[in-house]
Amino acid sequence: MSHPIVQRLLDVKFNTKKFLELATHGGKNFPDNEGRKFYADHFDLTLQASILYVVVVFGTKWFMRNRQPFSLFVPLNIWNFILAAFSILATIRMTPEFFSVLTNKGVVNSYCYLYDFTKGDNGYWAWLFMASKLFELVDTVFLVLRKRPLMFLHWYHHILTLIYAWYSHPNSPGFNRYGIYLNVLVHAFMYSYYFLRSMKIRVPGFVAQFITSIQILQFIISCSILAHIAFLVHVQNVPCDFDSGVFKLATFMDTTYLILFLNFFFKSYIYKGGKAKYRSVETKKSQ
Ligand SMILES: CC(C)(COP(=O)(O)OP(=O)(O)OC[C@H]1O[C@@H](n2cnc3c(N)ncnc32)[C@H](O)[C@@H]1OP(=O)(O)O)[C@@H](O)C(=O)NCCC(=O)NCCSC(=O)CC(=O)O
Repeated sequence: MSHPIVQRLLDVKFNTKKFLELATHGGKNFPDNEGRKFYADHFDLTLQASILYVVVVFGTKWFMRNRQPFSLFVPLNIWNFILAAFSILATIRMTPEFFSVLTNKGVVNSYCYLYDFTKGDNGYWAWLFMASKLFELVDTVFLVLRKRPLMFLHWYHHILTLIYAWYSHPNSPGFNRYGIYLNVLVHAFMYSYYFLRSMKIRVPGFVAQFITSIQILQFIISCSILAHIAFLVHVQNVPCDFDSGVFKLATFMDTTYLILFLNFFFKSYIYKGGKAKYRSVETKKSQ
């Protein structure tokens, strides 16, 4: 008899029919409760996928150590194009809800209360966003097969975001409106940049710097919101839509991302004049 935790990790279940039904449902009368239940029922899959991901990524990195990198020009471009298009579309579809809540309910209420964030068209796109976090793990497989540098920031971010996404959605707090909307917006820029890079199009160094800056800004906003919610809930006793487990994980996640991205910014653009790959584009252009 194996340990109950080992048994839980080996018991892989995925309701493909339900997944496809929800993923292709569209926003009209999107079944919010079924959508939340899907992630609650499949939480273990995030842990199982994360373990498999670590084994596959580091196994492939080791396997590739004495081999030539794959080019993967066509599949990587298709991949980045799909993720860029998805992020742009999701931003467009989620913009009306975000700004209507912001203007009609006010800034503080927009992160304190969920309102209809997980319902209708917005709910459908929020649900797809959570699903996309599982597929984004594929990014790293491309990195290791192409023998690009694999940063701790990258694989830590991909694992923790997936776990947070599927853990939080069944009890979605009001502040997920910001986490999700800001992230699709930032990813619209980020995957468009990755698409241009994988198309071997030269992108000026300041574009990468701009994207890292908006990534950092998104984590500063998230951390500030979480700090204010802690004050509202614990000091002023305001009944925000809020789950303590989700709140703790969000605080841990956003704080660590902020630290890692500040470190990335410093190493890429400031320390010793920044990484050569960002400098070279600008230098070549100015010559
Ligand atoms: C400007 C950035 C967006 C990307 O910076 P870099 O391009 O320098 O990243 P890097 O040093 O890891 O280099 C990775 C190399 O692989 C290429 N590449 C192409 N497609 C890719 C893809 N889908 N995912 C990851 N890398 C990809 C890049 O163009 C680059 O090639 P080349 O060297 O030829 O240019 C930066 O701000 C950033 O996020 N860096 C952290 C690395 C990372 O993995 N980020 C994504 C997950 S974090 C995230 O998503 C945060 C968030 O939620 O907002």
